[in-house]
Amino acid sequence: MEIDSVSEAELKENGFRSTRRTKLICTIGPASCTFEQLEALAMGGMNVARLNMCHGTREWHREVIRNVRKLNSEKGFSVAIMMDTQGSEIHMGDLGGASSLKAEINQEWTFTVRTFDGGVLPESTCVVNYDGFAEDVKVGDELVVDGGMVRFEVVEKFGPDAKCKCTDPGRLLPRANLTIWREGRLVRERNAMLPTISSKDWIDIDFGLAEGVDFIAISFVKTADVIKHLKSYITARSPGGSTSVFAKIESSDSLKHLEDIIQVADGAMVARGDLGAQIPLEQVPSVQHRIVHLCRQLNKPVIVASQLLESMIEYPTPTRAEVADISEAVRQRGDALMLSGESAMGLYPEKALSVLRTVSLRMERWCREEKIHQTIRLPELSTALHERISEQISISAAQMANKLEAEAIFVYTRQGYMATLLSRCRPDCPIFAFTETKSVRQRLNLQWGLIPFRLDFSDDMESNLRRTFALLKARGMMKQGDLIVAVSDISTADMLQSIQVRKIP
Ligand SMILES: Nc1ncnc2c1ncn2[C@@H]1O[C@H](COP(=O)(O)OP(=O)(O)OP(=O)(O)O)[C@@H](O)[C@H]1O
Ligand SMILES: CC(=O)C(=O)O
Ligand SMILES: [K+]
Ligand SMILES: [Mg+2]
Repeated sequence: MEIDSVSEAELKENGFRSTRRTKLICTIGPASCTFEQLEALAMGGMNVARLNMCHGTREWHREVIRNVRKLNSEKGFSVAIMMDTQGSEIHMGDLGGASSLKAEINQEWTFTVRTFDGGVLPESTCVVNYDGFAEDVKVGDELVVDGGMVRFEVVEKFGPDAKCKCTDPGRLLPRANLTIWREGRLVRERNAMLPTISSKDWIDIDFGLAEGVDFIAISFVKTADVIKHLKSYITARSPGGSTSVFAKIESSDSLKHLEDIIQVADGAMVARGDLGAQIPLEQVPSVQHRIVHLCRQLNKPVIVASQLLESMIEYPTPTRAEVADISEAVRQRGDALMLSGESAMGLYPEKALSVLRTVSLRMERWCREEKIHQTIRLPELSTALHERISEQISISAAQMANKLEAEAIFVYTRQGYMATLLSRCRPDCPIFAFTETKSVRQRLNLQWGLIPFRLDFSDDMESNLRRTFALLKARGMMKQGDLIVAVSDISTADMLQSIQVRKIP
């Protein structure tokens, strides 16, 4: 039986009830890419490592993937890997090698589609990746960098250049996203025509599939079609492969097709960074709530991402407001929280992760103690009898476990579906998900409340249970008399689908 050492230690130390249910994702960058740094993050509770293909070379990313795999095989972790595509929305170039540049108030800057020999840029110049930029932009337009971190006003057009004046000063980061606003409205005519998956993205996707990444997150999804297309591409490319596709909700277009997109995707991400650049900032919290809620109803895992601990890029403690923001995402019962710059290039990746962990734990406990979880209506997902039975069994198992105050729910699952159904019910106790393959185990590691184990099944359910009890007892993770609720979606000769309530012998 395989379980990671951190989950095992947490279970032993704090007891089942207080294990963390909210999963944690870290974006890997220069501040977190060595084997030792990755190990420290895994020890700190990282469930998924995210690779942003906007940055770094494929060789760099390959090295990180190898390190994570090595960590998993040598130290028993099940850290999953998520690859995040660049997408083709307008963004700036890489600042001629500088890690950031300061734009001062009223300073004049040039935004241009020129390329520069050797990548050396003249002073106060930004390259824009989009050839139509010089045609599209108009005098008087506002250029918004990174959702408002810096703003410029276009004062003059001059060939391929737009001369701009900085109206909101701040720090420019390499490859930052850029939006054009005219008379208070986002200019989207041409953006809407840009492909969601660019040629570079396709090559990156091939790379990700070859490396066997667990998740591919698609940036700036606009409609459900692109997700469907990618899913059939993946099936054709790697038959039997198990790469899941996550739709990043960050384009204003995606909000018009939210339900269709989430329905066809394997999960979603509330990518608040770019989303906040495309819709007014004050709308982001309600959109977040809506996406988290919808994902739960449709049984899709959901990630809340961006600026959770932005101040910790530079400082060792979070702001009160950041702690409140994390707590709210935990209270909404999203599956996972994600660090971006905090872990990729900040000064305190481990500290930031530790804040996510402790704040999540505290809020989860409070929700349980105060019994504040709203009962949300969970609509039926399927019309097929076998799946309807699985849904009803999961709902009943979760209810029974809550009423009986069981220590844990055990689920024996081949593809993980039954485990996701249980996670969707957000029961009070943790869910031990036993599965046969490494890839399913890694995939389940992103979902709320699931503690995935790898176990070789036998055909006889009773012997699976007895073996699990013995193994968990031997490792000091369970003791005689502990009450558990067990369900299974592995069809065996002796049992179709059932719920059992057992005391550990
Ligand atoms: N692989 C990498 N190499 C170098 N720097 C990186 C890498 N990944 C991230 N960074 C740095 O961390 C910052 C935040 O990274 P992140 O990937 O979260 O950006 P983001 O803007 O939130 O995501 P997206 O580009 O998908 O909208 C980046 O601006 C970049 O400076
Ligand atoms: C994560 C991401 O892509 C964003 O917040 O924009
Ligand atoms: K990206
Ligand atoms: Mg983004």
